[in-house]
Amino acid sequence: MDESINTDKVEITGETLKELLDYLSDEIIIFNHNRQIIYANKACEKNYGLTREMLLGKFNHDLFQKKLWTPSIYPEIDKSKKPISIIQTTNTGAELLTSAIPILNDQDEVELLITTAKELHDHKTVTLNTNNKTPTLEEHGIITHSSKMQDIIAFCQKVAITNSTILIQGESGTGKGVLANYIHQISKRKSMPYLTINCAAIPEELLESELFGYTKGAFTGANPSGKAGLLEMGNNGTVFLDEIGDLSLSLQAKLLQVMQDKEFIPIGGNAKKKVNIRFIVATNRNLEKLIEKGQFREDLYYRLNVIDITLPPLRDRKEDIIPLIYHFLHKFNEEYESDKPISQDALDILEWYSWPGNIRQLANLMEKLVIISDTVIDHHALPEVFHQKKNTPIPLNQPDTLDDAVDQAKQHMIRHSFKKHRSSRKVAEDLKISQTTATKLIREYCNDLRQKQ
Ligand SMILES: Nc1ncnc2c1ncn2[C@@H]1O[C@H](COP(=O)(O)OP(=O)(O)OP(=O)(O)O)[C@@H](O)[C@H]1O
Repeated sequence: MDESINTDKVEITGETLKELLDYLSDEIIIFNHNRQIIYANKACEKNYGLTREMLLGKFNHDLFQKKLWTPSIYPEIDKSKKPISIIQTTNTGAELLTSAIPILNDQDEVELLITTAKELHDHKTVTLNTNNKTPTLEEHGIITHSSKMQDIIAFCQKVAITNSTILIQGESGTGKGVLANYIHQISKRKSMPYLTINCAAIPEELLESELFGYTKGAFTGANPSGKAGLLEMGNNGTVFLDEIGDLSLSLQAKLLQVMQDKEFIPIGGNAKKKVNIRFIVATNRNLEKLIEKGQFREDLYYRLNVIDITLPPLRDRKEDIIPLIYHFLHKFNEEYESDKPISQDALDILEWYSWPGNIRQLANLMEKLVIISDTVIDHHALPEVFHQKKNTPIPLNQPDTLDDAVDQAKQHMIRHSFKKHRSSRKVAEDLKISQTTATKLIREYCNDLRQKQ
């Protein structure tokens, strides 16, 4: 037999295999018998937003405590010692279908645990397209993990079906526009027009003609054949009036009339037009204060305030910060065709920042970071203002429960003491607790600081 024909035997070295595994879109993590990560492929980076170097050597329980994933797969594995699959949610908000295969030693102990995880989101998109299911919140452009926002979403789902006027209040950039759009999209009017206008961005005369339209020859410079206004074009749909607090008193009077009578007269016209419109209005100004100052009509306020929603600022729903960071990281990485992860250092700073510009500020920052960072986005890339904040005491959330308040105070004290002493023994002495408790709390609250030691 000719030896030279026997060429289809391909040697796959360990290095080649590792490279191949990095091409997989599913994540692979291998834990040793100490439950320490000894291998992680590249796909892990997008699920946790950490480089694999940051994952290697870490213990399962530390990462679980840091909420990198939930629930943990080990309790089930310890019980059954058999391959299992569960659904896990990661710190980035990714939903994973994780399968774990235990490799047992002679004593029937788990020697290695090989886990593979597939992002469930892909499946969702597929089923959505084929089964025509209701779009998810994410598909409506709303990312949220906080219970405060989830309560608001549940409330919106209840009121969306009615025709009542909705007033959305909240600081600039908290998502009032996004929420108004969501309410329309889940309402019975969703196939009808959704029109928006920013009352602060347009001069008064122009705003009036934009809203009410005008008839033929109404004023010089106007379209000679007249123009339909938003109220006419939005008939049977929803009109979103943003920055309603900036509406002039005369337009406030006209708007009130449309809301009461459900009819209006275009500028220069004399015939009334009937309209059926659902109004959603928003403002970042305090309308009650404007009423006191005589700048906002009280009667209009009561008319608008049938259903009132207040969006909390981002600093009061901290659970949303990390998922939003990853959402925008993913979005801008795709947009700029890059694959830059973010370091834990940077995440820690961003999580404790007060975000005066709310989600808009966060989105803009993430876009900038994706553009300017060379590889990993780390704390050096953050603008000066983020570093200043880091040295000030942790801005605490307004806690909702006593447990939350205690938890926040504990976290604050432990971090403060650990930064100063850098040892669990000294923290224990400082705070008059046992060293075991100190170690446990340092692990829980100061992992980022420990890594920098
Ligand atoms: N929950 C959310 N998930 C993802 N993106 C969001 C969310 N809320 C807001 N955004 C994004 O943040 C930015 C600001 O949102 P939006 O314009 O709705 O805020 P706003 O409160 O209406 O601001 P303003 O008062 O300045 O008009 C937008 O780019 C929007 O897509």
